[in-house]
Amino acid sequence: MKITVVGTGYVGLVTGTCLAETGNDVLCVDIDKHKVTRMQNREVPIYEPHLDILFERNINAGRLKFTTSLEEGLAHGQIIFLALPTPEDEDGSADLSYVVGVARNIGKLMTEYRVIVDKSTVPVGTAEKVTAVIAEHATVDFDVVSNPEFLREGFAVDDFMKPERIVIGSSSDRATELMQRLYKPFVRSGNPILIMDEKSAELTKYASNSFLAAKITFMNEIANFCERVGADVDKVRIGMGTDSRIGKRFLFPGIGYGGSCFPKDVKALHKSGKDNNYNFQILDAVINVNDKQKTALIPKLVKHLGDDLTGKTISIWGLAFKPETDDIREAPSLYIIDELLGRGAKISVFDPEAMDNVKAKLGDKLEYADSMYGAIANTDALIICTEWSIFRTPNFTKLRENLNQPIIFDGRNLYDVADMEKEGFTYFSIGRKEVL
Ligand SMILES: NC(=O)c1ccc[n+]([C@@H]2O[C@H](COP(=O)([O-])OP(=O)(O)OC[C@H]3O[C@@H](n4cnc5c(N)ncnc54)[C@H](O)[C@@H]3O)[C@@H](O)[C@H]2O)c1
Ligand SMILES: O=c1ccn([C@@H]2O[C@H](COP(=O)(O)OP(=O)(O)O[C@H]3O[C@H](CO)[C@@H](O)[C@H](O)[C@H]3O)[C@@H](O)[C@H]2O)c(=O)[nH]1
Repeated sequence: MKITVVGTGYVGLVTGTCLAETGNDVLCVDIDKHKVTRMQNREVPIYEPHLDILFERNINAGRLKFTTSLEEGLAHGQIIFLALPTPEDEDGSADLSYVVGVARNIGKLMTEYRVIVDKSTVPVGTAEKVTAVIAEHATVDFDVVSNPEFLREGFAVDDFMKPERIVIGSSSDRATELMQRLYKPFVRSGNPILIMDEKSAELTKYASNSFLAAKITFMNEIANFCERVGADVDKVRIGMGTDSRIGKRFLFPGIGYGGSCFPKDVKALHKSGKDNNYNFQILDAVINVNDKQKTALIPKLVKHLGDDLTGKTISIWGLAFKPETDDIREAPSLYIIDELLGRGAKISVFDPEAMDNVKAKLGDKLEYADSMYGAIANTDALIICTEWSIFRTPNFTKLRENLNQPIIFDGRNLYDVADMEKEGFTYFSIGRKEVL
């Protein structure tokens, strides 16, 4: 099939590349000229494991092309995916200006039947809105479908190629049939394609993300309470997770959820509730608890090193909002950095993939080390913000030798408390005993 994907970020580029992988002829459109030139020169503009191999293979096969022209995109694909940003607006709602803006141009440029697919995460009622905007100018038939994306950064290719479910919200038989044909190769394992109305599809996405954010937040509160009463959250987590009704996944406490999705999506659902006279009390709590959790290590650090950190250097391992990505959107590390700079500390950082993105944002406010051990040299304490695999089994002797004092604040509970006691570290983590 001929497919167009508008927006080539984490979702659009993965969608376009994976659809090309199953034999479709894909044209990707992006407004960012520099990005399009890089992709035309066979450069993957983001870090996403395994994407490079598929990207290269499909460009070579002539199935994956790039342009800045929406007009060209509309002439090409029978199905037009919108994988555009829906960032948080000032009032917490999802900013639909990118989606609506492109929809308006689609209405003007469309010359034959097209299926317009909302792949972006958009509030309930957006398919209706997009339909109305396109209809203002359209002179030909079209359908708007809601097809939310559930991929995770770091696992995006795998999640797209083998999705646990595909949700299609559509009231048009013609569009539904085309979408089912397109996705058939991706559900050979028997995972379902769920067909529903547009509004239910739109809400399924927000409900899923908000539920997962609430699950994490619940565990973070249990962890905070563990610290008060002397329980160990790791033991509680395992005890809870073995109940199949609860499940083992997404129960890891830490310094809060971040990223380009959970923070904005929870807020957008909350705002959607407000707009419809519904007060999502549970989401209120999730937002507030998570905001605090991002800097949960700071009171521990201040208690140990003092409130004024002038003359002290703190090292940080991990800047990305989670491992296996270079994405720093809403990363807890940035909130911690802000607190430390505010208290006068110098900061030395290391992340395997996210250093360039942080450099672009914070410039010379930080020192950027070229290795994990380089980052800790002559620093007064180490903070761990992201659980990259390389941080999981460090050389503790090297750690002790490099740090001015052997102090670690671990925001991701990477090490056993007993091991840290044996290794002679002062060790603070989340929801577990302090080692002093
Ligand atoms: N990142 C994820 O893991 C993920 C997963 C599921 C759903 N989503 C949702 O998917 C959507 C896209 O997210 P993302 O992370 O891929 O965003 P992103 O910011 O990485 O990429 C968006 C792309 O759209 C391009 N763009 C902006 N305006 C444009 C226009 N007028 N015409 C063409 N291109 C334009 C930008 O240049 C950029 O390349 C959001 O709604 C997000 O909530 C994201
Ligand atoms: O037990 C856990 C699991 C995750 N997190 C944090 O939660 C955030 C989100 O993690 P994850 O869900 O793995 O990453 P995303 O790539 O943001 O993916 C989420 O957001 C996407 C965008 O909507 C959805 O498509 C995915 O299904 C959804 O998992 C990160 O900060 C993690 O550190 C925890 O603190 N504890």
